Amino acid sequence: MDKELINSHTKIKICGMTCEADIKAVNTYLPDYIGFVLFFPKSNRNISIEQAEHLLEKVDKKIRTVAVVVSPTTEQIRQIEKAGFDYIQIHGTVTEDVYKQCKLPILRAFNVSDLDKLNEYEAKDKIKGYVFDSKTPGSGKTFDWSLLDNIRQRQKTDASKDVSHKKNKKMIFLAGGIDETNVKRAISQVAPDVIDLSSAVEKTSEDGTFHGKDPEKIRTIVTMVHD
Ligand SMILES: O=C(O)c1ccccc1N[C@@H]1O[C@H](COP(=O)(O)O)[C@@H](O)[C@H]1O
Repeated sequence: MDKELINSHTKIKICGMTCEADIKAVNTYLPDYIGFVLFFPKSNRNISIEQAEHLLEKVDKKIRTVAVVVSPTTEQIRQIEKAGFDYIQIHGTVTEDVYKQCKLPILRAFNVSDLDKLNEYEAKDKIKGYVFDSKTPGSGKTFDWSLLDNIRQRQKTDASKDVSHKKNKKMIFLAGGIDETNVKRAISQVAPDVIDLSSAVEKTSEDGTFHGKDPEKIRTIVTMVHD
């Protein structure tokens, strides 16, 4: 473990807000970022843009809000900007048109199979961060964090170079199956700027029915990251 890479102010993003009870829980425990899955009906966390607009009005101003989308269209980008999000997190494809039109800071998501595409994004100013996730986003599954060793090391080397490198430094979000049993190891091994999770703070009954977020689980993990 490289001590210099350890970020002593690790932040946390809780993803998959679906209802007012979720917003009440995050307003109480204050993670740094929260995510809303949009335009992706395959996810049981998917909500409409109208629902998101309604929930956004209730979010504590200390929390940054992230619209989470997969291969968005330019029209979806327009609706997301109008709704008043702080960031957009893009999985899947980012077309040239989407990149050009987007005015929000972008968090570019990668799954383990496409890490080689990272170089494409290094010089792109609107990309403010990378989200490293497992193969299926939101599945609660982890991946081999050692795949990120070179990326973290390169960031550190670039940041010590010139002003343009520093300006282009991307935030690192680590996602994929992080929970209270592995979060401390994730922070010491990967030293992400932000720990990003969803599944670990949810209530699911034995028959697999989804019941949204569990406030007590949110409290536990936010405290573990911020302490
Ligand atoms: O949560 C989803 O259903 C989802 C759908 C489409 C794109 C991203 C999605 N979630 C992202 O997955 C991680 C959290 O993963 P985990 O549940 O903790 O394993 C986070 O980045 C979400 O934004």
